[in-house]
Amino acid sequence: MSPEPDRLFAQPLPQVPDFAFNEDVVRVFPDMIKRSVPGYPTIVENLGVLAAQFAQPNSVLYDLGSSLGAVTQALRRHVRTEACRVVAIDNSSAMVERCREYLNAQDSMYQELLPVEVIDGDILSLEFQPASVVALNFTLQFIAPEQRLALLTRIHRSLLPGGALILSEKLRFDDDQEHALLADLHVAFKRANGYSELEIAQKRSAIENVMKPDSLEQHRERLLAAGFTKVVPWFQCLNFASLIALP
Ligand SMILES: Nc1ncnc2c1ncn2[C@@H]1O[C@H](C[S@+](CC[C@H]([NH3+])C(=O)[O-])CC(=O)[O-])[C@@H](O)[C@H]1O
Ligand SMILES: O=C(O)C(=O)Cc1ccccc1
Repeated sequence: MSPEPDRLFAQPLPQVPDFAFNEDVVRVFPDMIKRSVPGYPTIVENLGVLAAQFAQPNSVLYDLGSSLGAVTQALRRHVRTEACRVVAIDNSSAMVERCREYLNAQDSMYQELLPVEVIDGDILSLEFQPASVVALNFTLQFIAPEQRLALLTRIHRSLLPGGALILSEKLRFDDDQEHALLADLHVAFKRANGYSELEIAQKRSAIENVMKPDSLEQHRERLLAAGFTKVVPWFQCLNFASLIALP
């Protein structure tokens, strides 16, 4: 189960299919996300540090759109609170299967880790339990825009006082110049990580129909509309950011 380098878009494709979290993506995912998302390792590790400040006994810590469980692993490295558990959920069966293998490997290396349940399912139909931490790490951008407010409203209802939602997303910018500058710098980041112009172009066309980023202002307004009282950006690297939203 050792991860492979991402060469999924290296050869010219007659027609670039819409991006899907299938077995091909699972095989290269750790390499792909690290080389594509500026700040990803910093966000994941510090998400664990942040979560440790909000975690409460007898509550759930959710990792929504968990992919291979990088956030779940960080939660288990950092959170020392008694009687809480992690629920990771993803609707890609290929991701879930590999995620369970990685978490079993973590279990066999460390003692006294938080218990974790990995659900193969849709976060839009999840029955939330009382939660102290909810992580949406680069997942909301893949949810249909018209479903996003309802999901955040349900998350808000599940959060205990003193808990937090941590939301990481790719951003778009209303100012055309700001948008173009940060988009160009993101391309430079990918180039510096060894992606060719062809890989960058084909990946862009694969994700354009399935991943719809919002602006920081849209996120803030929607989070307030969902019932959150405070929205605090804690990290930004180029056009990728992470926010803390308080219930
Ligand atoms: N409706 C849905 N229900 C459940 N899962 C979903 C849904 N829609 C998309 N997903 C899942 O959300 C994940 C998004 S990746 C998250 C990275 C991870 N958080 C990480 O920190 O490594 C982000 C990226 O690849 O840029 C995929 O695994 C999808 O299957
Ligand atoms: O690659 C990109 O341009 C992205 O915006 C991030 C990304 C990372 C992994 C899967 C899909 C999108």
